[in-house]
Amino acid sequence: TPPLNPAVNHFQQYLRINTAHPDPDYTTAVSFLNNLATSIPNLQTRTLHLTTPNKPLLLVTLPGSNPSLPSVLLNSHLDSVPAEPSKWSHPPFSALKTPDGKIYARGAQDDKSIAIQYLEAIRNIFQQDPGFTPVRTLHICYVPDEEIGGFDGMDKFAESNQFKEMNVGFFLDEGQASTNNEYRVFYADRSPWDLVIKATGKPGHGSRMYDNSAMENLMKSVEVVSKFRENQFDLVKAGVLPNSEVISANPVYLKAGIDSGDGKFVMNVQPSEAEAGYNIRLPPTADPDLLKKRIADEWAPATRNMSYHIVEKGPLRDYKGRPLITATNDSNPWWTVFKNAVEACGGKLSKPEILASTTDARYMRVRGIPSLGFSPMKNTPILLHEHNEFLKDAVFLEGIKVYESIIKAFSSFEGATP
Ligand code: MET
Ligand SMILES: [Zn+2]
Ligand SMILES: [Zn+2]
Repeated sequence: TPPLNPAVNHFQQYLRINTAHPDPDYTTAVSFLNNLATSIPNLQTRTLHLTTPNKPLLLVTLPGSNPSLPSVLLNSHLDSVPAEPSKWSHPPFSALKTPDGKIYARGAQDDKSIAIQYLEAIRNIFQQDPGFTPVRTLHICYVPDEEIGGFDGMDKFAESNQFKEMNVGFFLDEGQASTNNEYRVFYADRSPWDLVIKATGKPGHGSRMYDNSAMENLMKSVEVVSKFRENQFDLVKAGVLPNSEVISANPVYLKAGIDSGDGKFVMNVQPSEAEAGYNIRLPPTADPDLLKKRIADEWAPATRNMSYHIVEKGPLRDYKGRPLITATNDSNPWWTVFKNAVEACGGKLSKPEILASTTDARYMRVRGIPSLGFSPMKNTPILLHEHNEFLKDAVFLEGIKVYESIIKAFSSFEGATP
């Protein structure tokens, strides 16, 4: 058997801590990361409790010699989406490594890899150059609840005095794997809305034909939404727009029928209520008012006894009403530092993209803090939220080298920032 690589071993140990919803073990995760961080010279740590005791947030700090410069904050969320063990080829919290180096675990890509890579990169920087002196302060935060909206996590943290005192000038968050040899980088997210559409109508005998039953009205809606979805998807299929620049409206649940008490449904009554749930994602350029009007007029018209409820999960515009976008050109000095750092270690970046999903970066962009999404995983299938999520050890280790370059560059960067 090959010798254990300590960094890979730390990654596997972290993956074995089950922080999947609905019952994430944040306490064990934070204590593990805290121990790992304090094993590295020059790092200071603090644990914050911004809500309940079982939702800690870990802050790691690499102090710079010039504390008057705005700091850089790297983020990794502690939580994961649930896994269905019976559908996996290896148990999702085993972090089993196959002979070709694939490490299987929920969170391997999203986003426990970067959590460990940040720390191992700092460890390597000081091992290679014990005299390395950061000028600009760099922080890492490990936050709870990203996967359920970040309300008790990054949203709360961003409002805290501790955060204000950190004077964050630039934020680096998770990105996504790329299937080719280039790293992907994201300058905006799509914003999530949870949409519930409800229909009510007269109940009736299962044999009767009549208009405006709840089921009929809901099914008409489902068809209309499906048509909208198809039109958006056609733009993607025709290559007009990338997936992340259209509005997606995906059905996530259907609820109707009368429970007959034995886990089955009453079959000879047409129900008086029916409902459908949709996960909507809006690109930063979309007009939210236009979509709301479409929902009210076409998807859930009151004239057909329909109602709807939208939960907007986080901000869509900043305080000046501008979309939450970070500049990826020379006007943004942070972008230049980032790009040069990735290229300095031999990495190639593909054209900056909007992320199809959503991250905690929106809570920074809404405060005007430039933010990029980046997870150095290339030549890797995109498996976040899927069965059999894995990351190859060699890809993980190469990512550490990329962060060494990024962290050195940001902590040495003394230039002016807007
Ligand atoms: C509900 S906020 C978004 C959480 C998660 N990162 C997603 O994109 O689905
Ligand atoms: Zn994530
Ligand atoms: Zn996720």
